[in-house]
Amino acid sequence: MILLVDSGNSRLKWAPFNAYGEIEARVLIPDLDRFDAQLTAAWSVTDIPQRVLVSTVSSEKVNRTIQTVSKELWGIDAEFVRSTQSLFGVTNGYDTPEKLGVDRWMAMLAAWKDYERETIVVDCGTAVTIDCLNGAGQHLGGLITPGVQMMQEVLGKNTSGIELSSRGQVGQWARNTDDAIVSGSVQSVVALIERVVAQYKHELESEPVVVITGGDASCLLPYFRITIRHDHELVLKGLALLSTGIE
Ligand SMILES: Nc1ncnc2c1ncn2[C@@H]1O[C@H](COP(=O)(O)OP(=O)(O)OP(=O)(O)O)[C@@H](O)[C@H]1O
Ligand SMILES: CC(C)(CO)[C@@H](O)C(=O)NCCC(=O)O
Ligand SMILES: [K+]
Repeated sequence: MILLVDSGNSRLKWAPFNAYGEIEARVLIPDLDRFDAQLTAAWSVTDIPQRVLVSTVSSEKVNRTIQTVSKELWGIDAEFVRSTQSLFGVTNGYDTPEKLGVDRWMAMLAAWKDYERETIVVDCGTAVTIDCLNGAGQHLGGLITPGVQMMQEVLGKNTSGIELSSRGQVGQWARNTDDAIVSGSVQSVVALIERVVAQYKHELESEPVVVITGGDASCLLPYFRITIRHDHELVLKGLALLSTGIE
């Protein structure tokens, strides 16, 4: 078994991967004061892996703990994957390919494997990223913007008149603060995605597959006017692909 690990900015997900069967992810929210104990407890109950394959956009501290726990529990050096120039038919569009977030790279590799055609890959996590692939697997580039929760937090932090709550509902014409904040942040992300899709169609004169992943995907889905596919585990799927080593 290979342990696949997706370490994001707010959550850590992992899944045992055998060549057969679905990817079933487990999640924890790192508590930095006791992350070592937390991860040790969580990983103690998984089967012993042969390899630990990690996609991380987390802090050095988190990465070091992942390495330490893997070593202590199983005597295994965790392998931290990196963004590269090209892999599995996808060409990285960044000027400096290794600077592209490896979570974005994993998600694109997984999406290309699934569709092998014009695709827009959206990851709605702590940050939102939108990456475009043309029909030849060339990454055209992408966008980064704050995630829904981060937008709300920034509003709370930088204004005197806004108290955050978790009660807001999305609506077109919000008539109270809670609803206005949630409506603004959710619709900002949805509208941006729809704009990128519209621009893509216009410039490439083709209809891309649009696939969305990440912690906020489910709560955004109801608000799209375009067809959009939901894939819960695109980053882990990219790692699974990489673990096969077959290009
Ligand atoms: N149970 C949950 N715990 C925390 N956040 C959740 C949960 N369910 C949904 N979310 C939402 O998920 C978002 C975080 O997404 P995700 O877990 O994909 O982020 P992440 O792991 O930090 O990824 P990345 O750093 O790659 O963006 C938050 O904006 C939050 O609103
Ligand atoms: C943009 C995030 C935070 C999304 O998780 C991550 O992919 C990252 O840290 N990327 C590095 C910067 C870049 O992709 O240009
Ligand atoms: K940062």
